[in-house]
Amino acid sequence: MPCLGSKTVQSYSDNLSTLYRIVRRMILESLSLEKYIEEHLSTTYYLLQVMKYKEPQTPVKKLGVHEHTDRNMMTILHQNQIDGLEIQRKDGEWISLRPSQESFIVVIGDSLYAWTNGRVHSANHRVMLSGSQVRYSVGLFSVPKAGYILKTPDELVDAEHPLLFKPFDYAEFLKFYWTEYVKGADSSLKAYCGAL
Ligand SMILES: O=C(O)CCC(=O)C(=O)O
Ligand SMILES: [Fe+2]
Repeated sequence: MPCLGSKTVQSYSDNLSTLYRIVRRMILESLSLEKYIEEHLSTTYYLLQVMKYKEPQTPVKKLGVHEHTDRNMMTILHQNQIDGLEIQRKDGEWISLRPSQESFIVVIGDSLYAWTNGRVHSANHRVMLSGSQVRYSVGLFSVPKAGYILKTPDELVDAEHPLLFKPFDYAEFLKFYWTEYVKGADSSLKAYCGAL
C-alpha cells in the first residue's frame, strides 16, 4: 500500500468515526433508545485497520478471510474496487457484495447484537478472492472501552424478547475469546455470557 501519512490516516479515521456516530444514532433512535447515545459514544474507542489481500492469480474463488461475525460493536468497511466481501443471509445463502467506489459497508458486531437483545443482526461474513489484482480494504472497528459494562436496556426485554446475554465487559470477553480460541473451544459471546 502506498504510504498514507499519519495526517491522512487521522483525518480519514475522524471522518469515519463521524459516520459511525451517525449510524449509531440512527440505530438507537429507531429503537427509541436516544437516552443511551451519549453513554455509548463516550465508552467507545476506534481502531483503524488496513487489510491487504494478495492477488490469488486464480479464476476459482479462494478464501481470504474465514467466515466470522465481528465481535466488536460495529465495523465500517471500505475497499478498493476489488470485490471479495460476502455476507451470509439468515437463510444461509452467501451474497457477494458489489459496492460502488463511494460505498461504505456497515457490519454489526456481536456486542451490538447482544446490547440490542438481538434487534440488530450480526451477520456472518467472509472474504473470497479471485483474479490478478491486489485487494485492499480499510475497516474502522468501534470497540467498547475496558471496564464499561454492556447491559441490555430493560426496554428491550419482555416476554416476547427474553434476555439473550448477561451484562459483560468487552475486554474481559476478549480475554475469554482468545483463551478458548487457542484451545479450539467455543469462544462465542453466547458461550461467555449467553443468558438462555
Ligand atoms: O476485507 C474485508 O472486506 C472484510 C474484513 C473483515 O471482515 C474483518 O476484518 O473483520
Ligand atoms: Fe469482519
